[in-house]
Amino acid sequence: MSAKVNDDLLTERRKCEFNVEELTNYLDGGAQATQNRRKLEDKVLSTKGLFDEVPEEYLSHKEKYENAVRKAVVYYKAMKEAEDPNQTEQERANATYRSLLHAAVFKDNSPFSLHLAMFIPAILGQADEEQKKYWMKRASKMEIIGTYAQTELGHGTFIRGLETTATYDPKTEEFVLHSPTLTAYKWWPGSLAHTANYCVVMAHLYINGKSCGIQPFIVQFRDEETHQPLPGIKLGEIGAKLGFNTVNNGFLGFDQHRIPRNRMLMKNAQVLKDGTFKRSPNSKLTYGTMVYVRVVIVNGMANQLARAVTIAVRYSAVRRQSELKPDAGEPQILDYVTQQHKLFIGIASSHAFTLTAKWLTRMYQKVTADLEKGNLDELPELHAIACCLKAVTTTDTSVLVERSRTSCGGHGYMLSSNLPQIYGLVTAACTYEGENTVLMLQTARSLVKALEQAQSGKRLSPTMSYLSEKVSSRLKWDNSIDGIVKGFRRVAYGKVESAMRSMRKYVRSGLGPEDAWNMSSVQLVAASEYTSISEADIRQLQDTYEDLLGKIRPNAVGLVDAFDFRDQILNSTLGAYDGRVYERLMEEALKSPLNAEPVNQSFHKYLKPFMQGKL
Ligand SMILES: CCCCCCCC/C=C\CCCC(=O)SCCNC(=O)CCNC(=O)[C@H](O)C(C)(C)COP(=O)(O)OP(=O)(O)OC[C@H]1O[C@@H](n2cnc3c(N)ncnc32)[C@H](O)[C@@H]1OP(=O)(O)O
Ligand SMILES: Cc1cc2nc3c(=O)[nH]c(=O)nc-3n(C[C@H](O)[C@H](O)[C@H](O)COP(=O)(O)OP(=O)(O)OC[C@H]3O[C@@H](n4cnc5c(N)ncnc54)[C@H](O)[C@@H]3O)c2cc1C
Repeated sequence: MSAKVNDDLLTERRKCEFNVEELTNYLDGGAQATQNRRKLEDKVLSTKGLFDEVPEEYLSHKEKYENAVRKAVVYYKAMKEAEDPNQTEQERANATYRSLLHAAVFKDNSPFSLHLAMFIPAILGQADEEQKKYWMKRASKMEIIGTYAQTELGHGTFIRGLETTATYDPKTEEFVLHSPTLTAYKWWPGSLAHTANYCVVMAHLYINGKSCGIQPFIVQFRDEETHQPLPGIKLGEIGAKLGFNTVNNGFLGFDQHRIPRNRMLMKNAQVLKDGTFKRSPNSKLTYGTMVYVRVVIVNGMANQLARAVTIAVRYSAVRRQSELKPDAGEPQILDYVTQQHKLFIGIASSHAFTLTAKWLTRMYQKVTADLEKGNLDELPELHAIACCLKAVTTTDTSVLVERSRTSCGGHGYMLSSNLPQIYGLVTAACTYEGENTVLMLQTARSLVKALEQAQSGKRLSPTMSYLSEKVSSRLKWDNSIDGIVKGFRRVAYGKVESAMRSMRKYVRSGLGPEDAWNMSSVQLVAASEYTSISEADIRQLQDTYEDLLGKIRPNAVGLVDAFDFRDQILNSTLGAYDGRVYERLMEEALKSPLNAEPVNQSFHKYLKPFMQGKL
C-alpha cells in the first residue's frame, strides 16, 4: 500500500492549470521518448545491488570508493542489459539525454564517469580510422577502462604550458613519456588513481629536439591482469574534495615510460616511422574533446538544476512556517513571494538551458560534420559559443542550486536532502573543462574580433550579428518581448564596445596590447555574459515580473512534477513525490550509526572523567 501523499501536495496538484504529462513529453522529445525513458529507468532501477543499505555519507573515504566501484559494475551491466535492441541509436540517446539515472546510484558521481564522458569521446575525436576501430571495440565493451589525463599539478588552464614530454625515438619507433618535474605530474583526472588502466595523455611532443606542440597519446598505465602500475609509472589518489569523492581523481608521473609509435592518436597530426611530423590543419583540433564536453555540460546543468528545484518546490509546498496574516494559520512557504522569486527563476532557467543545449548540440553536430569534410570555417564560433554557454550555465546553475538549498532552511543543509551533493556536482563544473573566467575571456576574444570586423563592414555570424546592428543609443525599448530583446542586444553591444574603447585607451596611454587586454579583462568578461541571451529563450518574458510569479504560483508543483524525476533519482528526504518530509527526515536520521546505542563509548572514555575533573 503506497504511503499517503501530503495533503498540501494533493491540493497543489489539483489546482495545476495545465497537462503535466504533455510538458513531460515535450521535454523528452515526444510521448514515445517518455515511454522509452521510463521503461529504461524501470528496468535499471529494479536491479539488485544498486542501492546502499548504509547511506554512503556514513562510510569512510575508502569505503565510499569501494562501494562506488561495486555499484558501477552492477549499474553498467544493468544499463547494457536494459538496452532495447529495436531502438535506434538516436532513440537510445534520447532516452538517456534527459535521464539522470546514474544519480539514483551515485550521489557523488561514478568512478567510470571519465571513461564515458572523455576517454571514449577523445578516441572518437582524435584517433585515425584504424586506431578508432581497435580502441573503440575494447573501450565500448569495457575490456579496458580509460580516463583523460591533461591537467598537471602545475598547469590546468594553460595547455601550451603542459610539462609532460613525449620524445620520439626513431631507432625504436617509440615515444618516451616523461614527467621532468613534480609539477609535470598529471593531477586531477577522474578514475586515474585506482580504477582505470588506460588514459589519453596530452603531452608536449618533441622530435629531434624540436617542439611539435601538444598531442594526444593513448597510454596503458596498469597491467590488465594484475592492475599493478607498469614500470616507470607513479600513481595515486589526490585526496578528499568538496564533491566528486567517488570519482577517484588521481595523479600520474612518468619516468622515461616508452610506448609504441601507433599510440599517438593520429587523426589530426601524424608522426611517420622516420620521425617526419605532419602538422594538423589546425592545432586547436587537438582541443576538440574539451569542446564536446562543454556542450554536454550545458545539458547536464539543465537536468541537475531541474532536480534541485523539484526538491525545493515540493518541500516549499509542504513546509508551513510563520504568519502572513494574523489568525490565518501558518502559510505554505511557497506563498511568500520571496520564495517564489528564489525558485521560479530556477524552473525557467532549467527550461532555457534545455532549449539552449539542444540548439548548441545541433551546432556542434553540424560543425563536426563540416570538420570531417575539411571545412573548419565555423570552428572558431563553436569554440566561442561553447565556452560562453558552459561558463554561463554552470555559474547560474551553481547560484540557483545553492539558492534552492538555502530556501529549504535547516533541512536543506542535511545531506539527506541531497541538495548539498547536487551543489558539489554543479559547482565543480565551474572549474573543470575550462575554468569559467578563462572561457569567458576566450569568448571575449571572439567578440572583440567580431566588433572590429563589423566596424570594417564585414558580415558577422548569426550569433554575433547583434554587433553589426546600428542600434541608436537613444533606443527607447518598451517591455514587450521585442522591446526586451532589443534592450538586451543594445546592452550587449554597449558592453563589447565599452571594453574595446577601454583597451584602445590603454594602448594610447602606452601599454602593450597584452597589458591593455589584461587591464580591460573585467569588462571583457562582463561583455561575454550577454552573448548567451538569444531571442528564443526570452520570448516568454511577460510585462511585469511579480505578475508573472503570481501566474506561475498555482502551477509550480505541476511544473516540477513535469520534470518527471522518480524518488530514487531525487534521492532526497525533502523532494519525494508523496511529500512525507518529516517521516523521511526521521527515517534517514535513524540510519546514523551514532543512533545504534543511547550512550556512546566516548562518554565513559572522555566525557565522564572530564566532567568529574579526572582528565
Ligand atoms: C553535470 C554535467 C555533466 C557533464 C559530464 C562531465 C563529467 C566529467 C567530469 C569532469 C571532467 C573534467 C575534465 C577536464 O577538466 S579535462 C581538462 C580541461 N581543461 C581545459 O579546459 C583547459 C582550458 N584551457 C584551454 O582550453 C586553452 O588553454 C585556452 C584557454 C583556450 C587557451 O588555449 P591557447 O593558449 O592554446 O590558445 P589562445 O588563447 O592563444 O588562442 C589561440 C586561438 O585558438 C583558438 N582556440 C582556443 N581553443 C580552441 C578550441 N578548443 N577550439 C577552437 N579554437 C580554439 C582561440 O579562439 C584563438 O583563436 P584566434 O583566432 O583568436 O587566434
Ligand atoms: C572536479 C574536477 C574534476 C576534474 N577532472 C579532470 C579530468 O578528468 N582530467 C583533467 O585533465 N583535468 C581535470 N580537472 C582539472 C580541471 O580541468 C582544472 O582544474 C581546470 O582546467 C583549471 O585549471 P587549474 O585548476 O590548474 O587552475 P589554474 O589554471 O591555475 O587557474 C587558477 C585561477 O587562475 C585564473 N586564471 C588562469 N589563467 C587565467 C587567464 N588566462 N586569465 C584570467 N584568469 C586566469 C583562473 O580564473 C582560475 O580561477 C578536474 C577538476 C575538477 C575540479
